[in-house]
Amino acid sequence: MSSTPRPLVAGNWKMHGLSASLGEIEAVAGGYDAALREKVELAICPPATLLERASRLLAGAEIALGGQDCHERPSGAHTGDISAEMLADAGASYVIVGHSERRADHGESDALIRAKALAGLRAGLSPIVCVGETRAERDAGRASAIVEAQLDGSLPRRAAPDKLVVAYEPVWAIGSGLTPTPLDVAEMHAAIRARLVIHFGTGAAATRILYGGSVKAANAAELLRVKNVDGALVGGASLTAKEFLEIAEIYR
Ligand SMILES: O=C(CO)COP(=O)(O)O
Repeated sequence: MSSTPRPLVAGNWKMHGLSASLGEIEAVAGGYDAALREKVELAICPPATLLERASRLLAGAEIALGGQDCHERPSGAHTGDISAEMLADAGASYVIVGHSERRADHGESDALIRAKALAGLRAGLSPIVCVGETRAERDAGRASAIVEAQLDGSLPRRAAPDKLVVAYEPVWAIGSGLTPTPLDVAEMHAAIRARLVIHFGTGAAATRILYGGSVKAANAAELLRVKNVDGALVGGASLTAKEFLEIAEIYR
């Protein structure tokens, strides 16, 4: 029997954050007391330039760090890229792969995302594999088919399900202030769980499925209390400690 893991609230800072932002990370640590730690895991994915300093700041705070992308190879002639091993070396334990901004801006394919997820696992990181449909795909009634195809193409075929995290992020909800209804979220997360069961069997209960897209303190309870929602991947609202902690507080 697999035990249900703590929910995970992860902050994706995207291309935001300079040295001064490390104060926000310290403030998150300050509000993350033992009682809250028992109920919810927190992770922050700052720009790679801040990882090492964040990791020193957080020593002992039990807040995880993550990278926002990685190259699929451990090292080599790949100017400008960062390997999963380098992220781990800088203090990360998670890596986001397949974010829709990378799928769109960098033309990342499902196959490449699978290779990156495998790279994360190779380096001892937990990959957070992102999937989600566009507005047009949802309007055409294809949301679950699109997400299932993304899962089939980008999930590693063999992985310990508890090392994997999936983030359902409808593209049209990202940074827009728009969110799906709790019913839509329930439907998509159930479809994702069913797909995970096909891939990993009953162990798939140990894979956390995060919801992402315009999560903020004001809507967190409504979106995150839905069945099969095991936490959140938070963009804009993760940039300030107060708002990020308020989201986590729903689990207290
Ligand atoms: O893309 C996201 C997290 O990865 C969501 O971003 P927002 O929370 O800013 O909508």
